[in-house]
Amino acid sequence: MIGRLVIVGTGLIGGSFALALKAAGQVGRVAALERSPQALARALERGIADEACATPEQALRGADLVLLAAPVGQTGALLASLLPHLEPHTVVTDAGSTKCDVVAAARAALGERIGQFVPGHPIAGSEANGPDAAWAGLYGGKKAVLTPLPENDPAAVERVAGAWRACGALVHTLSAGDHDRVFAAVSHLPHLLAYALVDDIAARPHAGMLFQYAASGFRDFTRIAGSSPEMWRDISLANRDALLAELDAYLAQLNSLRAMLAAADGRALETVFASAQRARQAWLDAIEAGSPPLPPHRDTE
Ligand SMILES: NC(=O)c1ccc[n+]([C@@H]2O[C@H](COP(=O)([O-])OP(=O)(O)OC[C@H]3O[C@@H](n4cnc5c(N)ncnc54)[C@H](O)[C@@H]3O)[C@@H](O)[C@H]2O)c1
Ligand SMILES: O=C(O)C(=O)C[C@]1(C(=O)O)C=C[C@@H](O)C=C1
Repeated sequence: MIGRLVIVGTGLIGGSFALALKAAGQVGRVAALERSPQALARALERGIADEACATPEQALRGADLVLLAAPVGQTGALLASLLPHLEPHTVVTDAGSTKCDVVAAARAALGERIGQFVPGHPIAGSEANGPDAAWAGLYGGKKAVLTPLPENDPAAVERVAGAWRACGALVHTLSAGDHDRVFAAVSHLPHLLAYALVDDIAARPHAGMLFQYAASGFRDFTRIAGSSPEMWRDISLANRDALLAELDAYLAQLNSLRAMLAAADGRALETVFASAQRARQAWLDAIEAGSPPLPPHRDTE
């Protein structure tokens, strides 16, 4: 049970966390720190937050748990603004889609108080953003990855893990490095590709005609290009090295497919397509079966 929860950024992710904990009866009072007055007003109207705070000082008084749910590029500045008001018992966590940059920013901002910061990332979301997109069921049956630090007290990690479990999530543990390499491949690269395709089509002289006939295949492939540009700018830059490596691997795959196509090598194309189809089906089956958490481990470096 969390007596006082502070949500910094009451959009899809922060708002859904507050609503899920409220629905589970696991939170007393939710205080909000929000950059946008419109978002703050909607968060109050929707019952995401009980209290709008004008300053970190007001928000942090008596706080048990703080969730940072703003774009990852703001992590350092936000933590620096919280630090002077951070009470000894308060645990701070985040929902950022990248972890190495978040940990580095947290270390720089919090210094010797770093043990109070437990990095996290819910593996659930959508292309919709803002408080109106938030809902209590977002995390049900989904994973929440924690990348705990050597300085974290196990009780602090458990406070964060317990909150995600109360939201219905399955808690996994990864090192920050493993986290960023994995999500570069299966989340950050697909977003870059979707934005690239839509931008490319939109720039063609006959874009209107192309969009007129684009149907469900195009819709499925590009759904995530409807996501927040600010958020994805921050994620792309924060995980730049891993994302560049994934982009290079993908370009090599595209070049290989291009060569097969140029050679009219139908057998080679079908082999790649069949292998991808099998891998996708196995992934869907595993998701439905509920994949178990990996054993916890930390970076060795
Ligand atoms: N959208 C997803 O699918 C998803 C999934 C998992 C994690 N995340 C991560 O969660 C975080 C939030 O994403 P979201 O989808 O909820 O975005 P969102 O746009 O719905 O919400 C972010 C909110 O943060 C507010 N904000 C921005 N800067 C702020 C600041 N300095 N102080 C206070 N409030 C501020 C914005 O006004 C907005 O209301 C991001 O770090 C993102 O990487 C997103
Ligand atoms: O469903 C979507 O729209 C998402 O993009 C969710 C998604 C992803 O699967 O890539 C996006 C970013 C995250 O950090 C976690 C989840």
